Amino acid sequence: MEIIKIDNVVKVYNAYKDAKEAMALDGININIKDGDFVGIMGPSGSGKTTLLNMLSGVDKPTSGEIIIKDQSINDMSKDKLALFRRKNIGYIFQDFNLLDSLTLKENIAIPLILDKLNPNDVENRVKELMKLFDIYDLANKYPYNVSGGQKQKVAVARALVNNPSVIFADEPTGNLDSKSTSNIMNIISNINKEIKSTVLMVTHDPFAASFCNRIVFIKDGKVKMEIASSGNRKDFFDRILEVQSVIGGE
Ligand SMILES: Nc1ncnc2c1ncn2[C@@H]1O[C@H](COP(=O)(O)OP(=O)(O)OP(=O)(O)O)[C@@H](O)[C@H]1O
Repeated sequence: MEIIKIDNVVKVYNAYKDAKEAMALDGININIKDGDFVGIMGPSGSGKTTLLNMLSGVDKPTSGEIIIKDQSINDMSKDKLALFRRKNIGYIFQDFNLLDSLTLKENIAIPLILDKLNPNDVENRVKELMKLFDIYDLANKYPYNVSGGQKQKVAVARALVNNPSVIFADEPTGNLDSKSTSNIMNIISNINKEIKSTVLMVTHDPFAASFCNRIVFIKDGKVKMEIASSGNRKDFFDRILEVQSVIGGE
């Protein structure tokens, strides 16, 4: 079953001051099956951020439609969209997006507190995730007390705390060293396999991308190519590099 349908999405940014009109997305069609792990790659300026902004409802397409779990998110009111996002989608960002004034435990709990869950249930769910990611010892520390890799584990735990069926990750390893990158990608891959969350990840990094099942390459706002993994990560990594050398990557 398809959980995300990106149907002929066009996004034109209007001319503003010195900037000319820009066709950021030029008729994008991508279907994503429930449980898939899809990477979006493409050169700088190809439209990746614009696409993620459309998918998360931050911005609206000029034309076309985005359907997530059989609901068109373009027509939703602001309040309905906020609730839909909270119930169904987890977000992981390059710069972690943690609140510095809250402890790590509190950062993970935010979505549950917004949902007015009772404090015991909040405590148990947060503890379960912190143990799973081996960060329970850090529960009462603040983001500025821990490493980038640990911050990203907190951000992944926060993205998962509501059991979302879809996870959007925007360059989740962009600020991490290679060891933390491996660590976080293994975690995201396990979430995809074991909890069966559907993951859509924008990345420049061929190593991070090699954990995906499928990569969609975009360029100039259009889908240029798609490749699927045979299951062997090293082979997939080599194919990603090949495609990047043809269509241009970073
Ligand atoms: N707010 C905006 N106003 C006008 N043009 C924009 C705006 N945001 C993006 N663009 C233009 O739309 C195109 C796609 O940009 P986008 O940021 O989606 O690319 P990207 O693939 O995410 O790039 P990068 O990898 O560098 O982050 C580019 O030509 C960009 O200049």
